[in-house]
Amino acid sequence: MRLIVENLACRRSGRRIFSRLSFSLGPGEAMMITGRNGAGKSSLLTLLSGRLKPDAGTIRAEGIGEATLPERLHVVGHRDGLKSALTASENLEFARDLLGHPAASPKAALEALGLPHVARLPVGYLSAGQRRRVALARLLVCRRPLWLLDEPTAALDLASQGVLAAMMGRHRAEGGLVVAATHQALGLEDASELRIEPPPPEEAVTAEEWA
Ligand SMILES: Nc1ncnc2c1ncn2[C@@H]1O[C@H](COP(=O)(O)OP(=O)(O)OP(=O)(O)O)[C@@H](O)[C@H]1O
Repeated sequence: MRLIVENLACRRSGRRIFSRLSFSLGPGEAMMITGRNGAGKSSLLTLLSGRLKPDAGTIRAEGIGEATLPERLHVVGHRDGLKSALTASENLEFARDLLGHPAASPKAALEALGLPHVARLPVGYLSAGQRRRVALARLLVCRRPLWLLDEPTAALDLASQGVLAAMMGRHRAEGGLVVAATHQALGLEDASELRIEPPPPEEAVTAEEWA
């Protein structure tokens, strides 16, 4: 698939966060979104995921047939979205059945993330890094071409960062796309960088815009 973004603008609570962002990403390509705290990295991922409407501009995908863009992407965000009372395995089975590929194996996904020993533990008992790895394992059972990752290395030790880098490399080798908001290097070879800069000053926000 190809992701095409043109002249995108984002406004939150009446304040312009960024404007005029354009980029295109094709099979096997990766892009890092960088910028200071509050620049709008997570907001851009939320726009791409379809959970926030752009203030201006367009987001579209080519090569996805009848599917919609949200059906072809998977987000790993700050909130891991895991169900604490379910085991790691059950969380992955749930994700696979709801969003993923019937042939995907939760067991293999947990092994890929180095977590076979926690498969039967409720996720509520796991450490922050272990939970993050279960959230990343969901990428493997959902098998969607576009990965949207928000600070994916948060809470990961060095070994797990290496596992994630290898996982992203395999995904790209199979034609997948990766867009990652990050403050640190992720081991994404030949990735492009989109740095979000503060917008130029604008006139005071009007009451209508706040409404
Ligand atoms: N749900 C929301 N409603 C209103 N404003 C929001 C919301 N979420 C974020 N914002 C605002 O949008 C701006 C951009 O936030 P965002 O989280 O996208 O930045 P970021 O670049 O990801 O920051 P960080 O590096 O700290 O994670 C901030 O000023 C923030 O206060």
